[in-house]
Amino acid sequence: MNFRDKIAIIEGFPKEGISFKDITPLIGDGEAFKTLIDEMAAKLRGQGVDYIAGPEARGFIFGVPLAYALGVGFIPIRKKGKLPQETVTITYDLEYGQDTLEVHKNAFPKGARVALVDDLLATGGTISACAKLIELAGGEVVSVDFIIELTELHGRDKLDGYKVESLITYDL
Ligand SMILES: O=P(O)(O)OC[C@H]1O[C@H](OP(=O)(O)OP(=O)(O)O)[C@H](O)[C@@H]1O
Ligand SMILES: Nc1ncnc2[nH]cnc12
Repeated sequence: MNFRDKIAIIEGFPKEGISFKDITPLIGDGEAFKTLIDEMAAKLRGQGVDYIAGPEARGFIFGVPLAYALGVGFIPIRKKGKLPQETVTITYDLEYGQDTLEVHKNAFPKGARVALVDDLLATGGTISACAKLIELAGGEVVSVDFIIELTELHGRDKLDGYKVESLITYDL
């Protein structure tokens, strides 16, 4: 299936100069969404994945059905102040300013094999912070999967040493 046709490109959103890759047509198409999740699950099956983890909000959209398809747990990585139990926290740089992500300290047993999932790799700031969080909490990041990668932003450079895959690439 050609998933690229299901991504809408909105120029100038949320601000001038950004070419926004909108996944809502993809997830709004039941057949395409199911095929995508089934294909991602097939790639991860047999890799000894214990958990899927992903950052809010769009990482949840793909991470939860993927975890369900694999029959493993889902670990939410959330913005500061949203998780009710003791957390591990990381603050990372954005294009302008900083952001903080958290995961529950007790989300998984030490040594768990965790696959990270998000919709899109841009600068790599979000997902490299997620990888560090999982490791700070005692997990092993076994793969990092995206639907979309914006190659000219070189987010992969921040993921050196990890197994990184994306289904659809754009320059920017
Ligand atoms: O590689 P990066 O430069 O870090 O950018 C990628 C991140 O940006 C988007 O999330 P956003 O922060 O817009 O939050 P949302 O999912 O809640 O819309 C996207 O879903 C990724 O998580
Ligand atoms: N160009 C883009 N489109 C959609 N989500 C994004 N997150 C960061 N950059 C993005």
